[in-house]
Amino acid sequence: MEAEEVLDLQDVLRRLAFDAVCKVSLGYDPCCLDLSKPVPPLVKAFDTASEISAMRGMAPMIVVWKLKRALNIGSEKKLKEAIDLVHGCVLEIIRNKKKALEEAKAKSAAARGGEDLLSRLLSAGHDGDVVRDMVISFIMAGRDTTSSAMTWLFWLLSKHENAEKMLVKEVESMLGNGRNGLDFETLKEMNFVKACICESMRLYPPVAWDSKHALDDDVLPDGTFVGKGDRVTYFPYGMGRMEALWGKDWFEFEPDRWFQEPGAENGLLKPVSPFKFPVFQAGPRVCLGKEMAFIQMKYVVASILKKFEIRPVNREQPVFVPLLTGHMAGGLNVLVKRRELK
Ligand code: HEM
Repeated sequence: MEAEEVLDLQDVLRRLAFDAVCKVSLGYDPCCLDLSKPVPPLVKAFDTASEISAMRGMAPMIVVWKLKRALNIGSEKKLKEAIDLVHGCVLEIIRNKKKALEEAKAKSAAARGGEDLLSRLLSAGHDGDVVRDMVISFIMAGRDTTSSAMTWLFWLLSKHENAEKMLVKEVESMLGNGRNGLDFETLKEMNFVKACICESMRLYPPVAWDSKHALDDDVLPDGTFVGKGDRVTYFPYGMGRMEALWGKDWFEFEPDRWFQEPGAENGLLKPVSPFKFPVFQAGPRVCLGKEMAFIQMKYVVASILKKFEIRPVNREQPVFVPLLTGHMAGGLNVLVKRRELK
């Protein structure tokens, strides 16, 4: 990319995250990043299904969508069609994968399947709808979350040039240390990049709110009674903006707050309880992809910023839309310019 170019960074990051999560879970690359190809029907169906499901969660009257579902009309008809398409595409991929695994086994009894989740599930003897549903939930969980976090981070860094300079400095100093590029060990040590990602997710959590229904009567640790069937919601977006949890400067983008000794070079990160910062949930149902998400986000953010300057075209505060996954209304149009090397 030689000249300055405008692109919707949110869209590019979403395409990248979808390709990455499909590669990890199915061992299949839908090539969404390749703009010369049409968007695969599987991707469109995932979008439709998540949008309509999110609307269900926000509907003031559950009875309306239940009635539409019973009559198979309107949005519920569209949802059913989208789910059928996702199921069909994923089952086709599973069939092909099984065939490939059997062929590899026939050639050599010692042959191992691929490294993707699907190969591992099939090799471990799982099958049928269970495998289909496991890989679909993995894709749903991993697709728009990382792209949402990174979109808001790029926006915040454009407003906090000092933080961006420090982030680029960390990446350059790590790479200048005779390291083997952005490998796993190097990425693990990028504490300032991680602090920026956490700080961005504190203000704009990809999962802004989440609910559970009680299977039985229960009592919360603070003594609040929860009846069978009650819906309990936790709200990371609100918690990330509470003065009682983050102090008087909660509204500031301040990566330093994640360090044990703010301002120290190559400092250590502070352990922060997931019950204070529940962007990945907390307790037994904590996000299974958390570590993978951090590695992926560090890699993408470091790779982009070491080469390019990203400047939003519009400097007005974007609107946060808290659907199933929070995103930026209208996308993030940015100018991309090659970074001057020092
Ligand atoms: C910034 C990125 C991410 C955030 C903020 C995030 C957040 C969350 C949250 C809040 C939950 C709990 C949902 C619930 O309780 O209903 C969850 C669950 C889950 N996440 Fe993530 N996630 C991220 C990335 C990923 C990635 C990249 C993957 C995998 C590729 C992934 C896989 C999962 C899975 C499998 C679960 C279900 C765990 C269970 O139900 O036991 N996540 N995630």
